[in-house]
Amino acid sequence: MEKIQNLFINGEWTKPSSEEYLDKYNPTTGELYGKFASASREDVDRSIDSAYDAQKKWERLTSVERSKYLYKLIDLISQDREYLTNILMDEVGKPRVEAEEEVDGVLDQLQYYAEFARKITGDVVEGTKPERIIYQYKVPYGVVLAITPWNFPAAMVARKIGPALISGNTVIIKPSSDTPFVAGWIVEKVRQAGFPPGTVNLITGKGSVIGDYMTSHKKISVITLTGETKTGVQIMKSSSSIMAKLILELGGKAPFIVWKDADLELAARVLMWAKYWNSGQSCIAAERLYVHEDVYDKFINLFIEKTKTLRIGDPRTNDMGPLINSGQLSKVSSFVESAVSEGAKIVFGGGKPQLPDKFSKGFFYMPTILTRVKQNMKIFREEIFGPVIGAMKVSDDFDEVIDLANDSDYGLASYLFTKDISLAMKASREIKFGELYINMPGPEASQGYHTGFRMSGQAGENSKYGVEEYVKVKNVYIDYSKDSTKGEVIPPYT
Ligand SMILES: NC(=O)C1=CN([C@@H]2O[C@H](COP(=O)(O)OP(=O)(O)OC[C@H]3O[C@@H](n4cnc5c(N)ncnc54)[C@H](OP(=O)(O)O)[C@@H]3O)[C@@H](O)[C@H]2O)C=CC1
Ligand SMILES: O=C(O)[C@H](O)CO
Repeated sequence: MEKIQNLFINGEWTKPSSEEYLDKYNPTTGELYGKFASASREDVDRSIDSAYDAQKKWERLTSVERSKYLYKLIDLISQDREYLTNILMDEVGKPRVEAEEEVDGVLDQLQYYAEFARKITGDVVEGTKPERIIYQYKVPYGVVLAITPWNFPAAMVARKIGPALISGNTVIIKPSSDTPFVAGWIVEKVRQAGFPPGTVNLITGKGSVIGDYMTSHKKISVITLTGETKTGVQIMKSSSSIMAKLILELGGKAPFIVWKDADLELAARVLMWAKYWNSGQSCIAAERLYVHEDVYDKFINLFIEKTKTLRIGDPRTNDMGPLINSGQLSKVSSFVESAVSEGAKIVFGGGKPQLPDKFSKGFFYMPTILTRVKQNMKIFREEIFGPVIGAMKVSDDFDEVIDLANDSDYGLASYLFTKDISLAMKASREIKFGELYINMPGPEASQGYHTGFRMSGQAGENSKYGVEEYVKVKNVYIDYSKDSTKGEVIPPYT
């Protein structure tokens, strides 16, 4: 039975004014999965007006009252988590284990933010005279536009609505057109949780069509995006007319460094996660492999042997599913072709896997490992976002390795495997990435600040810093003396 999903505006599911719908295909089978509303500018206006009107009342609730809605939402998602797990497997092609992990992540993040009730505090500082004082409050911005990606479509919704709502903002969610149904399911749980109408709205439709209109709308105060760097750049341009606060979590190009003293078994196991988690479609995926010359051959062979054990196919019963769409499949494939044309060598994978006929239209790509990769090759410069990694042998010069790691337009996550504490501390200081994982896998924790250097974005998400991104510090100066200007000459007001 084909799914049909409408817009969610002012507390109700509603048809798009254009009555137009877009198609969503199942990445595992390539078959039509459902149709979802293509919002018009009129629909966008209605959703933003609704959020704007609702925000005034939402802000006036106490944070404890707001948190109760989040706790109710957590309960409703928990009770029906198997359904969300299934949509994640269907819409994204995520293997079951990863889909369940993402549901855990949704619940953990919503819980983490609900617990901020009564904990977003300000300061009181002394005034310019004994009987003057300055109160510094943290107040919500207003209406938040949350633009979410397809790779973690449920977790990214939670990561944005959680801090926005607990701090008194209202939200319009614009999910990826590759995963509209995951977002829609969460919004239905928001409705069932009884959030006041307009607190959370859902607008679906192509970002390339309605994106600029939404991100330049006068009533939007904050725009939070997880997506491609070029989308972030476009949003910076379109939102400049409204000077919206931007929270941009963009592309990554994580270096994965294996030093000569590394625990190679551990490093190889972590690389299996860092490269093939979500078929490599993660902003913190390992994208550049740097291995010390002394252990290079041994580690590459160890990683190839582990990669051979990956079961690829139906996400319900395998370790790795398909890529999200045909565009991503050709993009990933082109990275391998360009690397080979520049002199790299495929030592494993490098094409579509042999699968039963029913998956022949699925967007599958083999886990692929290349050697003889050079720093200036496209495969080391641009975000692949697939189960492909190039490897480069590095010398015993750790400074050079740090320079190679930092030589990237991106600066989100990075990985280092060494037993040498002085090298680890040196990397902690000199690696210019928002995250450095030492002798361990990711992903980022709800209490960790997920942020990046350079073209990986600005501001950040999660942790107490992530909550602070949704509030503005307001300063109130009070003079409580009987005559605040007694005996005081204040030019030119004498
Ligand atoms: N760092 C990360 O976590 C992520 C990085 N990426 C990178 O982006 C590449 C493409 O993935 P994709 O999902 O298409 O990323 P996009 O950046 O295109 O999409 C992310 C979100 O932005 C929306 N969007 C697109 N264009 C605009 C616009 N002009 N104004 C407002 N919103 C817009 C999309 O809507 P719509 O789907 O309707 O276009 C989607 O909701 C990947 O190959 C990967 O390299 C992708 C996802 C996450
Ligand atoms: O956006 C992503 O890919 C997530 O932050 C990875 O955990």
